[in-house]
Amino acid sequence: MSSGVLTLSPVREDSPVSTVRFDGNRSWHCSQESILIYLQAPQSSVIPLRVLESESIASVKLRIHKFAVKKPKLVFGGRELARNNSLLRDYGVGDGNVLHLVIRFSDLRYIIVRTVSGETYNFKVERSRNIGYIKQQLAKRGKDLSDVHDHKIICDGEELDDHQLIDDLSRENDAVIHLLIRKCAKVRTKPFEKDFELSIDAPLVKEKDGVCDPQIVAGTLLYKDPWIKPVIDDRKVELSRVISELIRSASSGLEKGNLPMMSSEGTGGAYFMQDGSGQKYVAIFKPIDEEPMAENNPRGLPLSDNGEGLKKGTRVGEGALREVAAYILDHPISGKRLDDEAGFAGVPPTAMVWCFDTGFHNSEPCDYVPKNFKIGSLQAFVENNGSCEDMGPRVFPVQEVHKISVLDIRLANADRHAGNILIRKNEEGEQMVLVPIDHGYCLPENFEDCTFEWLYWPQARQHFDHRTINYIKALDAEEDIALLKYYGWNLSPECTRTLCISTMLLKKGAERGLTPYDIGSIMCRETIHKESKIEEMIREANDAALPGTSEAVFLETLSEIMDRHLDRVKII
Ligand SMILES: Nc1ncnc2c1ncn2[C@@H]1O[C@H](COP(=O)(O)OP(=O)(O)OP(=O)(O)O)[C@@H](O)[C@H]1O
Repeated sequence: MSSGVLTLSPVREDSPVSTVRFDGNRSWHCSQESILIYLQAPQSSVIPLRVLESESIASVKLRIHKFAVKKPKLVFGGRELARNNSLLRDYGVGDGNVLHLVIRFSDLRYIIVRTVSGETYNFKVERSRNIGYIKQQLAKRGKDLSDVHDHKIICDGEELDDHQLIDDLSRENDAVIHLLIRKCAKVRTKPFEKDFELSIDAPLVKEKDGVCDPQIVAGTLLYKDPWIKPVIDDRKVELSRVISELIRSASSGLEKGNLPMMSSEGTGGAYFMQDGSGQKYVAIFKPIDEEPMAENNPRGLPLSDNGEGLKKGTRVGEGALREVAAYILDHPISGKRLDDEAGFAGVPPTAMVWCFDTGFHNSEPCDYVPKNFKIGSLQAFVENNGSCEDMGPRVFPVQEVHKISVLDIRLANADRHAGNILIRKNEEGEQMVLVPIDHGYCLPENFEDCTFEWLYWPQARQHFDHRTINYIKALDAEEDIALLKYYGWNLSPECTRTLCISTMLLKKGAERGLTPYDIGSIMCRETIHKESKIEEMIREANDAALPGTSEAVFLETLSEIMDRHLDRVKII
């Protein structure tokens, strides 16, 4: 076998078209399939990148990683390129296509440029950019700054070279750069979020007009009504204590002027909400109009052209409903939830709320959200030590992995990657607890995009214990549908079918002693274009059904097909 080495080298710093060399004893025969794609990041210039159509998504992400972008996410044609083993051509990416690059805001640095004449220029810039790039941006924005050669940028009294990277400056917290344009001017860079403090000179609180009539008193925004209110259609629905307390504490944070902080991670707008003391995060708020491909998405994703979300069978604007549904359906081990009781999988308490708009992302007026308000999911903040992305899976307790597998199978989750499982210690600080978050893509209309990261973890090949098997036995899809209806979500026929089928599969699989891996493998596609076993079974049941067949008969037919299939699955 040849031992070829693939080498990438950026051609130009600001236009990183990569050339590909193959240093081996085989001639490189793929040059004809090399294509040029364009990466579009929010508030950034387009980055051309030469790739192979046969290149894996993982390999493309690795190249992007070289431009100092950590954990990049790619979106093409309204779909997230989530399967790392799939190829660019599997997703239909061809020459000249534009891919949207979703980068973490912490890969961006805030640069605040002040001139001596008092003008201020704000930039969000990738770490990989250099001072020369800042100058170019200034030249575009400032009418007296058109000749970049006149600019001198000085940091801590030292003039910076045009090639100096922002990333290098960021290592020093609170670095101050002086920008000289004939006369001195100041640039203050303050890196963003966790590792850096953000300095904003503009007033934080915008005065609103209209129904809310807030008053600003000594820097605090006062408001007559609660700042956050539950969205409840039906007055009969009583809020549990845990949800009431969640809403109350996040609301009191806003009332005290502790503004929401946008998360650096994720594809949608997700905001950390503080309590009244301003010392603690208590909730995460995700507004529906900031979901991926919605009007006000802050990550630069384009609008969905057919209303479908980033994952097949989901809808833009329904992510918050799905988040809430995952909490409602995460029944405790005892069955019915009694107030504060945690669910079997431990989905953090989540509710649909109205939130007074205190500086969320609003670029477009949005007809389904009233002026001055945002609607979205409010989820309890979980103190954590990172996510499952940060460590190897072997250390995760088996039961913790199994509880998440049960939730994901039931809800046909289309977005279970390791970053969506937080890790924390139990109260005694002894045991590792996994906390599932981010359920905006559960209960899709079909099974096409189901992906479960835990499928590749060793715990998934172990059998469920008795406690879990008894929990699964007690599940009832009909009751779940009724429960969601009670809380205001009338599932569509397609999503109802998904819930019935996945619950049926979980129950039948567990009854036969199948492992989470066995059952999960039936639900997930091996490759993007190859139907999963469950999709094949559904197709067979559809083919067998006569026109006008009722849903009940369809499910009976599917049940028989499933029995036949599962009886053939080898029990290890
Ligand atoms: N309940 C929670 N407690 C603590 N942190 C949370 C919680 N929910 C979300 N986060 C954090 O907020 C950030 C953004 O959340 P999340 O990943 O759910 O957003 P998203 O836009 O829906 O993401 P994705 O792109 O994975 O679909 C992440 O860093 C996540 O760890």
